[in-house]
Amino acid sequence: MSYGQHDVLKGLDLTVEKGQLFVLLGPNGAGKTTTIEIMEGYAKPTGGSASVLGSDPLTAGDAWRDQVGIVMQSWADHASWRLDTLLGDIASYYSDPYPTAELLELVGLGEHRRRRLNQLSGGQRRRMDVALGLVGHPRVLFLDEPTAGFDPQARADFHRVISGLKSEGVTIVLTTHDLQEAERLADRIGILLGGVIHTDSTPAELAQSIGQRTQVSWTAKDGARRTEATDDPDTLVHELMTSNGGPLTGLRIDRPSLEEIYMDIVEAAR
Ligand SMILES: Nc1ncnc2c1ncn2[C@@H]1O[C@H](COP(=O)(O)OP(=O)(O)OP(=O)(O)O)[C@@H](O)[C@H]1O
Repeated sequence: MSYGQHDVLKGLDLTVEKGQLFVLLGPNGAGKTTTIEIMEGYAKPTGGSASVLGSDPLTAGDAWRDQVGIVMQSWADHASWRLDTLLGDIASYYSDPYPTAELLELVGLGEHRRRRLNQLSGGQRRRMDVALGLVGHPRVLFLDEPTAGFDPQARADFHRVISGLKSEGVTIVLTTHDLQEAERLADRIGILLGGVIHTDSTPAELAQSIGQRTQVSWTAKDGARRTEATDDPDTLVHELMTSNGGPLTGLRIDRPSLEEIYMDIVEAAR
């Protein structure tokens, strides 16, 4: 995918399985939005192809749009519309929409339903963006930085909504700069660097791939602190407890954080 002379994506290869939550990470300008826009049918790739729910997003029709939810970086239209009116209007384009009142409650905007879009704070507006993406009960959901500007409560509410959608089998592609959020939600994480998916793996595989091991520490019977590094903390803790004949005192398990792993990968690719 190029814009003029600028090659943004260079043979990016990405598959997201049904029911998966795929988190796309990468520095500013890496091409995350561009990738999502190609999958949504909003950008025409200069090479290669995309298939979503078995159709080319560029030519897919209304039946396809009915199944796809999109949360873009910002919804600028209809600024003077009231929330319930706007949501109800958009809902009417879908065959099986969420009831407006229920959806506004779900995203924490129930009490503001009669406000106008341009009377909302930045974070409330983002909640409305999420509602607009969900309104059609999508089977596939694209979320481009959905939690930018969310306060911790809104973020936790959003994570609950996403977990609910996951349990309904919705396939989700999400971009974020919040690595804790990625760690919490992702089935798979792709890191976009230099125009390709540099890494595509589960959070646990990601840690192993760069040799970051989990540190298990405990207080031994002689009172000294002991630490062991392992790729398999579950088995190690089981073995230690068996040889100890019971629970370990002061047990601590430190898994490498996604933040450390991500920074390592991005630094190494520079
Ligand atoms: N319409 C456009 N015309 C020209 N260049 C563009 C256009 N849209 C995006 N780009 C360029 O493509 C590159 C990738 O942009 P994109 O928005 O996909 O990145 P991103 O990974 O989503 O970044 P961020 O994390 O900052 O949102 C950037 O260098 C950007 O300047």
